[in-house]
Amino acid sequence: SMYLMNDRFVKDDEVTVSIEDRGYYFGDGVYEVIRVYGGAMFTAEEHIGRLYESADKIRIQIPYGPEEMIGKLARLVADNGVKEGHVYIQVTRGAAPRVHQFPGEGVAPVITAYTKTYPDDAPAAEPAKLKSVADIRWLRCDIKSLNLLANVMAKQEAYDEGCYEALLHRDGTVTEGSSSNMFGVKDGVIYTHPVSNFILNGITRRVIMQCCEELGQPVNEEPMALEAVYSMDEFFLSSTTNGILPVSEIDGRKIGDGRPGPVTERLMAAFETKLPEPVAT
Ligand SMILES: Cc1ncc(COP(=O)(O)O)c(CN[C@@H]2CONC2=O)c1O
Repeated sequence: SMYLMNDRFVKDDEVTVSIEDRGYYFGDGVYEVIRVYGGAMFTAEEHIGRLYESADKIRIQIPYGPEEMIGKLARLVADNGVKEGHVYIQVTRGAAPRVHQFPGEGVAPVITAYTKTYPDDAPAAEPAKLKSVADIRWLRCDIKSLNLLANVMAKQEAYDEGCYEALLHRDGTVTEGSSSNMFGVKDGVIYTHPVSNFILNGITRRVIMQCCEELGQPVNEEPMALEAVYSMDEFFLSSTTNGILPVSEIDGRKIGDGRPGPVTERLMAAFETKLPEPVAT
């Protein structure tokens, strides 16, 4: 496969990252994951727009523009022949001797990207089990940064209990998952945390909100109390890699009858209509 290294496409054996890369020892960088359906990137503009927003928020200047970035990723997808998969891209503040303050002007950000192709026979995702976990992250969860240790620890806490994702809650209200946004449905109304510094403004979440608008599906962008999730009629999560994933159980307690509910299914069908046309090869 090919990899993107700054503005060059390199083979597997040429891809190297400096031991002094600030992404390596500080997590000092930002990233995006862009899904590929039928060889076409999905919502690439939104993802790359957010990448530049995240970079701006931590004062990293990416050395070329969003259009050029998207063009390079499209080429990577084509060169690697990706049909169903995703592109991972990250930008760090660059390689320099380890000091906390920013490196001097002469140090350029380091951009790396690679693609992943999903196995053909990947089984359809099972409805997910969640485990509630305290959200102990910092107060800038709107920045899609490489600082994912709290997310990693939360995800592992869920896995330790045989669950797929952590349901994060802060001060008694549900924020999001360790790598997903969270939605509850009660009496036909969808509840989800409002866009704020406490959650990532997910791209899939934005597509869902667009679908709800078109369907006339009521949405209350207000945080759910943790206690309230157990009596939701339906629950689902959203992320680039999973799209919309129904939730069957939270903390061992079944949600509804454990199967995807009518609002969730209607939304999954609407989401499908937004996917890109396959790229002819
Ligand atoms: C903390 C967090 N919240 C929400 C989301 C959902 O956002 P998107 O709809 O934009 O994907 C992600 C996605 N995390 C990426 C997406 O897939 N894998 C990841 O690590 C995330 O890491």
